Amino acid sequence: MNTVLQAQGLGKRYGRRWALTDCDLEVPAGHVVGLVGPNGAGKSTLLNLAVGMLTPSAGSVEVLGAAAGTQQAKVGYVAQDTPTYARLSVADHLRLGARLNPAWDESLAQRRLQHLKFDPKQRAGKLSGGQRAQLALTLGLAKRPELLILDEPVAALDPLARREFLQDLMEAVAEQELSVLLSSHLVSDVERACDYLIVLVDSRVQVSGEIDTLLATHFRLTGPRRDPKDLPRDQHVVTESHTDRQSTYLIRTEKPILDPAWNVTQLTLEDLVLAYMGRDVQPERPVLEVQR
Ligand SMILES: Nc1ncnc2c1ncn2[C@@H]1O[C@H](COP(=O)(O)OP(=O)(O)OP(=O)(O)O)[C@@H](O)[C@H]1O
Repeated sequence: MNTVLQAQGLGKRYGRRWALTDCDLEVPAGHVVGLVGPNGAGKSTLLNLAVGMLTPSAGSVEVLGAAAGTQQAKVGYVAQDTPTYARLSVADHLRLGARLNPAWDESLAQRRLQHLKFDPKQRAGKLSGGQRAQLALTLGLAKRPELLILDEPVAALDPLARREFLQDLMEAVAEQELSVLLSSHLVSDVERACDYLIVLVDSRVQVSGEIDTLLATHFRLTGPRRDPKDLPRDQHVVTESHTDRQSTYLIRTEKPILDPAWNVTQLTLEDLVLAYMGRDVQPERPVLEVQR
């Protein structure tokens, strides 16, 4: 299995505060990975560590099998503020991209910007926020990287542009050997474009794995009140709530649920993400990782 991102005990500290803690990940190639979590969870910190713009305070991170930051030609990165050069024109940006990137795909860049009706002479400083994001994303795609890392790539785009961009990404992954790691606040974007999920809350990875596998192994159980210690050992409780007579558990298990007392329902991706985002963070819990 080729791994695009491998982190072991990865951590980053600013002063006394840990922005990322004990991060263990092994993300296989060929996926569109959605990194979700609330504001301040540590998403940008993880992405910046992956591109080598930050150095770890603990642990290690490898990207495409080598130390982070050492394979810049193979890794595309579009930061959260979609950096462009205000005084350079759109065409200048493409020229710069062509000069700096050995695998530059000029026709992809031209096609995309024509479709978006960009004026090549327009200075980047005169573009709207959404247009600047589109320009930065086009540069990222035309670089033809093996791994494209995008920090909230669609935040500035209108809903239609968002949908089209995510569609473009999925097509690029299907057509070329591209893996994508993108952060987003929106589960709907992740649902549309991603097939692999990482949920990060309070600087810790709460769950990661292929979305199909995660959905096939998480369930909501509703039934007569029951203490968590009375659940089978293979049923890991993610969240629980109780009334006097009834218990509701959100559990992860790889085994069939045989107890007829439970009403068992499957989760949507949103249920799953919100469960991990909403639960009390318990550092002593093992990180749940579902692997292929
Ligand atoms: N340069 C810095 N100096 C000090 N603290 C920082 C720095 N950068 C980030 N942090 C802190 O680290 C934590 C994680 O920040 P990070 O930007 O990684 O979160 P995020 O999940 O990307 O948030 P958002 O969704 O709001 O972009 C936050 O508490 C933030 O205040």
